[in-house]
Amino acid sequence: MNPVATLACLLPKAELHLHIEGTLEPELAFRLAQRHGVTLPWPDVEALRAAYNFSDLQSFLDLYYAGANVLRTEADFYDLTRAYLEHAHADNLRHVEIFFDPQTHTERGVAFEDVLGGIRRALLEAEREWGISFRVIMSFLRHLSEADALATLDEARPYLHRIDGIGLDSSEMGHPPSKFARVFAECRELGLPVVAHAGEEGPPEYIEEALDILRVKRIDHGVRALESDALMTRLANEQIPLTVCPLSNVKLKVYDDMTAHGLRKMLARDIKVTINSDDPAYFGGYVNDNFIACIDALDLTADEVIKLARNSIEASWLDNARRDALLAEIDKVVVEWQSAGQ
Ligand code: HPA
Ligand SMILES: [Zn+2]
Repeated sequence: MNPVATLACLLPKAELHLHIEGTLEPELAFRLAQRHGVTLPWPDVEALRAAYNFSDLQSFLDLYYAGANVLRTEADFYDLTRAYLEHAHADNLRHVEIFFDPQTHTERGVAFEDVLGGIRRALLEAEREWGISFRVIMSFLRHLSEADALATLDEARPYLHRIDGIGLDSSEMGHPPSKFARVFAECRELGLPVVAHAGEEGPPEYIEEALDILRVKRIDHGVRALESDALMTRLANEQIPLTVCPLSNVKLKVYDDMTAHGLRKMLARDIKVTINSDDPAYFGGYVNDNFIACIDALDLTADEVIKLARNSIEASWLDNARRDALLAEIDKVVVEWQSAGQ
């Protein structure tokens, strides 16, 4: 393997942009369908995997919501999250901040308690077993109304001590951040940190709205900032982290191929970018796969890869003590890698 790719795989890292529903591998989807006596609209695993051929965000979301239909019980959410954390552990992730979409499940009659309970049971287990720390981010679906988001926040009130922050995802075009101004204000008043998907398919103005109206401190995706020099300068000056998802961007045709990806240009402008997997079961890989794809296509240097790993820790919501400990672990791995002859 390219020595820079080896380094990327060895480095301790955090993942900050991961939809737990997007970690549903076809094999598990069929196992859960069988568990519940449900028939999926595909004959087998191969046929489902072959359907992962997307033209844009919406074509993916249609499949993603269809797949989520097999997630019904606390045990299903536990199994889903446990399977993701096995990949996280194998990729040397030491901290994860994961989204869940309650509206996708409560609309189908699944209890909020079962969704959050199953996810957290697996996270607590991985923290004990592998030392992976975590945060859980409740995400509102932006294709639904703000009134729906406010109702979801009300439903979440008994569980807010187990929810670490708020996000905004689903179909971006036509659903600007400003649509959710009131519900985000209420979340901020509750003391919850807020993030939002912006500038994945939507224009740079959506990123500005997320910053100025929703007052997010971190942007999910944000790659269309590259179209506005003024916004690029602002993101660098304010050190606003962007949780970039390279394989996702290529799969959803934000870029024609990985060589066209803007990640390296953003690093060169001193923007605090991180590498994440988004929906790894659908987009062809987990965090290390994303690093390797970028290293191969963009010829990232060892220094750039180290910077990306450090950014993932610095952009997280970890307390200072653990943040410093993980940054020190990165330094240690770099020294070992260098003394091994690189
Ligand atoms: O990449 C994404 N964008 C918007 N919504 C989503 N929900 C899951 N993945 C995504
Ligand atoms: Zn996403």
